[in-house]
Amino acid sequence: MTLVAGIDSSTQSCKVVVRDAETGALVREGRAPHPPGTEVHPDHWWTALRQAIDEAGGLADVAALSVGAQQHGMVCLDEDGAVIRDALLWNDTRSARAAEELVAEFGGPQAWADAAGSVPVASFTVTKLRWLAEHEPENARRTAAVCLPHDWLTWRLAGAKGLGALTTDRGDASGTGYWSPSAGTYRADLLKLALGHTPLVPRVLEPVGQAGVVDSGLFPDAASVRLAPGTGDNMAAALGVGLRPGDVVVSIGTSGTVFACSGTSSHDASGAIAGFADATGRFLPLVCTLNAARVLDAAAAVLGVGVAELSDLALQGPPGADGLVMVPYLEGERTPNKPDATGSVHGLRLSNATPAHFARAAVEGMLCGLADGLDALGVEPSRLLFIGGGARSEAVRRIAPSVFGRPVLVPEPGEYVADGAARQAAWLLAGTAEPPVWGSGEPEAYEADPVPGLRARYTEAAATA
Ligand SMILES: Nc1ncnc2c1ncn2[C@@H]1O[C@H](COP(=O)(O)OP(=O)(O)O)[C@@H](O)[C@H]1O
Ligand SMILES: O=C(CO)[C@@H](O)[C@H](O)COP(=O)(O)O
Repeated sequence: MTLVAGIDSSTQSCKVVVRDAETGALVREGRAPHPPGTEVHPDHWWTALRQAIDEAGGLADVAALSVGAQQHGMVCLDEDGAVIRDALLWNDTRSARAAEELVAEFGGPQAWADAAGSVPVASFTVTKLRWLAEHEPENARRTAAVCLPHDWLTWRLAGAKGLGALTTDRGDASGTGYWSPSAGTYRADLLKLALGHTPLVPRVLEPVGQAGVVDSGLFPDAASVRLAPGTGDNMAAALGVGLRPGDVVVSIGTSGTVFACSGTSSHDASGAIAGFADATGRFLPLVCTLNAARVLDAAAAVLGVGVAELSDLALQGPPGADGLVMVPYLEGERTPNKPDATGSVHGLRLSNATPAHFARAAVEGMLCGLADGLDALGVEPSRLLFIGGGARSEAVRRIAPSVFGRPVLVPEPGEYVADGAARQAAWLLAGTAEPPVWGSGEPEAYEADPVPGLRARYTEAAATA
């Protein structure tokens, strides 16, 4: 049996799966936590990656490996390849003002959507570079290369052999704000506009390109493990879930994302849709919220319960929570672009001031933000698939169809980002035109009646944030 490994270095943790390259059968897995916070030294990702690989039984019998990771994070390297400062993550909103400046300086939202596929908000790497230039000019000056979490981890796995060895892929490059998904080229002018000079950026590999081999000095028992290009976590999830034309995926992880595959690039000047590329040579229009699974974590903490009890409580609460509405902008928000917003609770009365109503309002509020994302995406889904840690919640599964007003499908709980990375590694071995087809179980279907007035009440409450 030929084995491949897939890695998901996401916001909260690192997960590793080892799968049979031919059938996709899961052989073993491991995970390790990441530190909290919106700026993290990349060494923590490396430590967690090594721990998760060890927990997954090592790489000795693995033929190829691929890294999927959280998108957008700014990793600045000096000319010797040393990390200059903690990476600013996708959910760090300090560059919100820098984003506004850049949008204005380059001619407005349509100009950005045309040039880079997306209108940059604080999440995008390009805005973090502008923040660096303004607030830490010495660090900006020393920045000889800039790369993303998956680029850096792949480079480290290959032995960090000089800045010229840095690689990336179309999917992750499309989240920088200085790479054009439609042209397939970097925009050095945008990079310079943000940072003041043009640092080295990773070479963009073809979807079945090879990033190198795992360094045998780091993993002495793992001789010549081939490294696939890797990609951003959402692009990896698309591969992992086997995204088909017409499908829409809702991923409830630290971020909430709503995405579909497309044969054409998107250029949304409203800024709601990020016009990403995918990991197969196509495109991945995506709407992202900053507040997803951790809204459930926070609501559970307020109520002094765990996420399982929160789910039970939410299912005891009446649909619509008798008018109690939670706007869950706990980390500010990205879509809509309200980086300074805070969360709020509306419609509180004596009659709905119960833990069950509060739990229900938290689940419904989080889902309303994602349902707005589906509306913004403008796709009528043939299948609406829910994945990510938050989709493990029974309340989320059962309440989602009543918020989205359509049936919801939930594939068997799993690590779809790591699975997608593993599938990319198997693709590298196969060298075929399309990724290998792996079997998958039937998703579970959930249906529920829409709740009258729920979305409208949420829209009204969210408008005040
Ligand atoms: N059964 C569950 N119910 C609700 N939330 C859950 C459940 N299982 C995991 N989660 C939440 O999912 C989140 C992690 O999801 P994950 O998709 O791994 O995130 P990320 O990839 O962003 O690190 C955590 O906030 C965790 O609390
Ligand atoms: O910023 C985005 C997408 O544009 C996020 O989806 C990040 O890629 C983080 O993902 P998770 O850690 O939530 O999976």
